Amino acid sequence: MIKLININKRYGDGPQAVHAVRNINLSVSPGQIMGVIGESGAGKSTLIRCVNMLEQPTSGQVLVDNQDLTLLKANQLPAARRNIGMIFQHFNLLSSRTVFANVALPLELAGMSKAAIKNRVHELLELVGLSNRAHTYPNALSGGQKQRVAIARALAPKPKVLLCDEATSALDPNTTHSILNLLKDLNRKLGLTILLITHEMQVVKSICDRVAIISDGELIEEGEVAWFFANAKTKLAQRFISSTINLAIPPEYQARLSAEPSAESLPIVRLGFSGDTVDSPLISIISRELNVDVSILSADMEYAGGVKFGFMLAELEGSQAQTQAALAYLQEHKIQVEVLGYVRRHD
Ligand SMILES: Nc1ncnc2c1ncn2[C@@H]1O[C@H](COP(=O)(O)OP(=O)(O)OP(=O)(O)O)[C@@H](O)[C@H]1O
Repeated sequence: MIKLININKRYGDGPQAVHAVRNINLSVSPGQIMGVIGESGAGKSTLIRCVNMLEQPTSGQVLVDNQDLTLLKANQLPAARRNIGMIFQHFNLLSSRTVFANVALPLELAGMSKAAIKNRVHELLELVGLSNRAHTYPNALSGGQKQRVAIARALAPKPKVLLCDEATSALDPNTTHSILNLLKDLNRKLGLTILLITHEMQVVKSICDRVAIISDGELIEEGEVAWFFANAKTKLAQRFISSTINLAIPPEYQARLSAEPSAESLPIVRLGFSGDTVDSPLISIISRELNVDVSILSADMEYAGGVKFGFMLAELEGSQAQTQAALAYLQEHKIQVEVLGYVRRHD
């Protein structure tokens, strides 16, 4: 449904030029939800704005529903854009228009009759759960309600594609959850293809089928979300993944933690399990065969794509030689091992 071929975008010329998007190739199949994640300045907004030609790529092709938008003349673009809805972080509603009139705007611009607009707008407001707010002005709505209006407006011309530019970044976690549920619902009900950009892996984890990571304008990793969580290779991807995993050292341990070992101390370790981790009972094995007791302080493990991944914080008890042997054994079996510090042995 969306195919980006060798997209480059440069802002400016000469030594001051910014090469914001570099040779990106990306495909989104019909009915799929694709998330593009990256840090601030990575080029996410530039990339998504190339999809509806709000930014003209410096080179490359943008195919949406088999139409190459880069070949269109300026006067042909508005019609092509009707197939591509877009929502934004700050909603971009017109404050002087009611909810009804905001949603009606694209239909008025398309020359639809008043009676048809009325029917369509009511249908859309029902779809986003705002039937009772038709005559309200945007400044009397919550952030989540404003985004619902923006979604209804974006869907008014019945687009096949919805672009979401950090659509939940200005919302609190509960509202984010309800907007993401709505997007998933619309994806299922309408077969809507969604391309979203975000800096939050939690968003990707909640609703996306596929994810791509961009860094410094380049697409560095891409895959099905379930596969990706278990197999991502780049450090950046792994950092995004760990950001969705809630693992903190309990405060009473944190207070006793020292950086250097002593004869009387035990290591506190963070163990990372990924798709590469050998699937055998490694913790039991180090306990039984290497005589190291493992106290689990906290753990966040998940299954995706048939593979377990996640992290565990644990205290290892044994002699220094035994704990070293245990950590080496875990590393050999592809567990990422990080010693966070040492606490005094229990009395
Ligand atoms: N209109 C512009 N003119 C010049 N440079 C720009 C313009 N828009 C973006 N850039 C530059 O392009 C690079 C990518 O910016 P972009 O906004 O696409 O990144 P982003 O990943 O969306 O970041 P954020 O999450 O902070 O919005 C940045 O270095 C930015 O400064």
